[in-house]
Amino acid sequence: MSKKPVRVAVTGAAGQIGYALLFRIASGEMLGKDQPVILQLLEIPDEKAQKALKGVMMELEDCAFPLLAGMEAHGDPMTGFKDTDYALLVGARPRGPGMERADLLAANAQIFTAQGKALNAVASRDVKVLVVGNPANTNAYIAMKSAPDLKRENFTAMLRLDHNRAASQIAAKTGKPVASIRKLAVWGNHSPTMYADYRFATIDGASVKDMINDQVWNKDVFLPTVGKRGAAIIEARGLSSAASAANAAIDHMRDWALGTNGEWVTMGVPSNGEYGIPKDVMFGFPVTTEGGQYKIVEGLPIDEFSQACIDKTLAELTGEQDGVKHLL
Ligand SMILES: NC(=O)c1ccc[n+]([C@@H]2O[C@H](COP(=O)([O-])OP(=O)(O)OC[C@H]3O[C@@H](n4cnc5c(N)ncnc54)[C@H](O)[C@@H]3O)[C@@H](O)[C@H]2O)c1
Ligand SMILES: O=C(O)C[C@H](O)C(=O)O
Repeated sequence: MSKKPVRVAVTGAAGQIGYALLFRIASGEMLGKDQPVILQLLEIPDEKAQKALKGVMMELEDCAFPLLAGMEAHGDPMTGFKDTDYALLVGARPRGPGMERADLLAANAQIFTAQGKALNAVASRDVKVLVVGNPANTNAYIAMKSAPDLKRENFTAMLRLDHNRAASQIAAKTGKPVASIRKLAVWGNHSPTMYADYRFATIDGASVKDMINDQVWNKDVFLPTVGKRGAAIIEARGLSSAASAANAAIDHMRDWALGTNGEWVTMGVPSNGEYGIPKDVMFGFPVTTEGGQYKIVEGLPIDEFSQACIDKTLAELTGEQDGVKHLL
């Protein structure tokens, strides 16, 4: 018997990540080739954005995806998130000319407060939320804090792009297939301060750290390459990453919904105090997932270098969080 359709809300649906994301969700790459979906697409209530969204919907229609059981266009999160089971919050306010970081945080605080409140009011009580729009961790924190009736663990931020970037750099360095890498972790904020950590990683059972055996490469090449990859793509393309970001969003949601069979992936999730990260800070952690739940991998040893990296990204995140507290 065919499955009951689930509702998937996507904000910023007419943007460039939206364009790389929606067709893959509708084709079953995110929730499985047997799972029908109803897309609830949200854009700003602006004539041009809504018109562009209509165009994307025409293209979705023209794909005749067997799993696409319905789609709706919305300009208001209170209708756009109604009964939604999955919410991918992609739309965000980009940094404009002369805009300081505090202005950017404040503009996004408004968006993610409203969206968190709407999720709280109308979404499924088990809605799984992924925030992609930057600053992703802090936006996810704001949405979580604005939705007190929903489970805090159902709000997550996207660190998967950093994780995938780190995996590809390690594959290139070791000459091994990317699919053979296990137990990689990215700690902290989706920003250049994130700490991609291959100390526990293995390839065919062998230690990646021993294989590479080069702390100078780790510190001076690997970490800056992964941390500054977003900026390098903007510099090369004139636009921020879109297809790889959409791909990471698919990976994040798929693994959360369908499980990782014991493999580690990275998700930005609210801390419960693990590794000394204060409660509620939306932090990148290694996790495993099963039955629609994630579990932070605990008990990993943190050496001096790693602790300094974690402290740095945590300081940035708590600074962002403190900067929006008065708005919540
Ligand atoms: N976490 C990550 O790894 C990662 C990676 C790449 C990009 N991003 C971020 O993702 C976001 C989207 O990137 P993009 O390239 O698609 O941008 P884009 O400008 O092409 O599209 C964003 C869309 O969001 C819409 N939007 C803005 N505010 C909205 C709101 N309140 N409700 C609904 N829609 C809204 C805009 O109208 C626009 O169509 C940016 O913030 C970008 O920095 C995050
Ligand atoms: O949009 C950006 O600033 C960069 C993006 O978050 C990325 O990591 O590619």
